[in-house]
Amino acid sequence: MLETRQAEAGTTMPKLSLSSVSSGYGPVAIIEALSLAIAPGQIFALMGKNGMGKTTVLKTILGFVALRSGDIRLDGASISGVSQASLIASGVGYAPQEQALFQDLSVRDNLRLALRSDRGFAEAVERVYGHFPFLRERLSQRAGTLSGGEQKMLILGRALMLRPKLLLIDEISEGLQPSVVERIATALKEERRSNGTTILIVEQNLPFALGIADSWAVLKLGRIDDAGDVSEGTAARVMQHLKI
Ligand SMILES: Nc1ncnc2c1ncn2[C@@H]1O[C@H](COP(=O)(O)OP(=O)(O)OP(=O)(O)O)[C@@H](O)[C@H]1O
Repeated sequence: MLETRQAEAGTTMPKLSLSSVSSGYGPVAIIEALSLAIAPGQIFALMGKNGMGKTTVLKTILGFVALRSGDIRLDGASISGVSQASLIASGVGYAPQEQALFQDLSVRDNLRLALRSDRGFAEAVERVYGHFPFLRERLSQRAGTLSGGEQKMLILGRALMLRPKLLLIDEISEGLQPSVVERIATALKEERRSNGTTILIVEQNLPFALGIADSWAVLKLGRIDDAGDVSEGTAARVMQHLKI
């Protein structure tokens, strides 16, 4: 029915849509009646000051934070209450901001954890080397001994192991030097080009976010404060929202 209506209207079904989503922690409401839609193959930047609820949006999509009301849909089907294992099987990848790696495990073991078994490891990791060739030489190194930038590339590499169709990325550029940010931007654009990946990035780095995104929104106290398609005036407009 939904597909029929959309076909009639000549629109594409969003890859991911949030409708009036509310969530929070214990008695505290963080996200309030948030709605957004991301088209297939689109890169969407969710921005906002610290503590505005950006990470909570990602965690709510993934079911780590319970949905209180509203609906979240992947390819038009509700994913409210769906397990993380099912989401991964449906092609959802996640690059978290914090505690993403097992510091005492090797690079190889951290990458291997993206898969259920060793089967497919060689093929999956080859794709990751395509983006981040240095990992090939570092497989036996402990993840905790990689530099900050290398760890971020490992986090993203792991999220790409299963060739996700929807990738959620939380502040990947935080604290990184421009050359590493550039490598990550190139990897994301290439992944979208070759795999049609839809990407939702949570970011505070405007040049990086707006350099790769098609659309954007600014989150303020759990609500969308402003949004649009990326154009020439976007950076100045978003900057106004991020001023302290
Ligand atoms: N586990 C938790 N329990 C209680 N409150 C939390 C929890 N995690 C986050 N919060 C609160 O929820 C609010 C939104 O946090 P969130 O991490 O989503 O914001 P953010 O926009 O991603 O911020 P940042 O840019 O600093 O990462 C903050 O006030 C934070 O203190």
